Amino acid sequence: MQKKIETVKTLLDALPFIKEFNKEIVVIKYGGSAQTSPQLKEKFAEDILLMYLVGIKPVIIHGGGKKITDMLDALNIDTTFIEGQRVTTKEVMRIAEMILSGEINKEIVSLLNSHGAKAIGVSGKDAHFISGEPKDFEKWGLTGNITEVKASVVHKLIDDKFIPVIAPIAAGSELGHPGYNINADLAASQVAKAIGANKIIFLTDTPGVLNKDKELLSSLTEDEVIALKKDGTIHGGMVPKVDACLEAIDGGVAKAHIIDGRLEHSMLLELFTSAGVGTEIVK
Ligand SMILES: Nc1ncnc2c1ncn2[C@@H]1O[C@H](COP(=O)(O)OP(=O)(O)O)[C@@H](O)[C@H]1O
Ligand SMILES: CC(=O)N[C@@H](CCC(=O)OP(=O)(O)O)C(=O)O
Repeated sequence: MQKKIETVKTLLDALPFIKEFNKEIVVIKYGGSAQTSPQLKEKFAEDILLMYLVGIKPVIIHGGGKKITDMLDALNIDTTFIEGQRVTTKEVMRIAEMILSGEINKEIVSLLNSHGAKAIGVSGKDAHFISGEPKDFEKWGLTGNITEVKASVVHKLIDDKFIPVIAPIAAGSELGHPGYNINADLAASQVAKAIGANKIIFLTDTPGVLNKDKELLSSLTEDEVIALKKDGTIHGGMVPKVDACLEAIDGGVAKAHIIDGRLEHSMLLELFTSAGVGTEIVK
């Protein structure tokens, strides 16, 4: 009996948060680094389903950088990063699209659907809903910046009770263009802004943003982020993530969090408890 009461209490504790986020759009960036063991993937699917069933509207943008690198290595194709973003030759683009849209996107969609959700997988090429342009063709090749997100496409899917699962590929404007490889963090913030999300959560493989002594920084302002980037404390893959958080909150998304995707149910802890987890980037 005591255990049953505890369960009811836990549910009641979550009530204010369920009320707060009910009917709100929450964008989840599911990083390649957080897509590790089959057990963690199952927990991810359970969390998304629970959010969905209590009335939150989840939109997932996934990465997959590590898998792209593994495949390029297996094919003996060199790959380099500049400022945390991959240099994308035509050959790399083909592999990136194959892994992102072909493998990872469908894996996440199948996982969610096998748990009873109605997930639908798309990339920015579908209905040309994300358009891109080269970031700097000489330097990065087909690595792109997003020029437009047609929010109506995502809203239609949400209105029809689908969970959109988005691969970070943008369409090019010319006929037969291979498209652009978009850093998934930046794709997530652009989509979140365009669709009027209330919150964006980045799931990655660290407890959040860490300081030089590897301690968690639970909250960071824009000025603090700038200083930590300048002194190299924030580097590599964390750079596009903090930039994406700043972009999202500047664009009207109320909350931006970087949390540990290796921690079971970290998304539920962040959404439904007052303690929260990870790092919140604030204005
Ligand atoms: N200050 C920092 N705090 C935490 N992680 C950092 C920091 N600076 C750089 N990183 C690196 O950023 C990585 C997360 O970025 P990335 O590997 O691109 O993940 P994802 O696949 O989730 O996008 C961490 O594993 C860590 O190596
Ligand atoms: C331009 C660029 O860097 N694109 C990324 C897209 C995937 C990604 O961002 O994956 P994670 O979120 O797992 O890092 C890449 O090619 O790796």
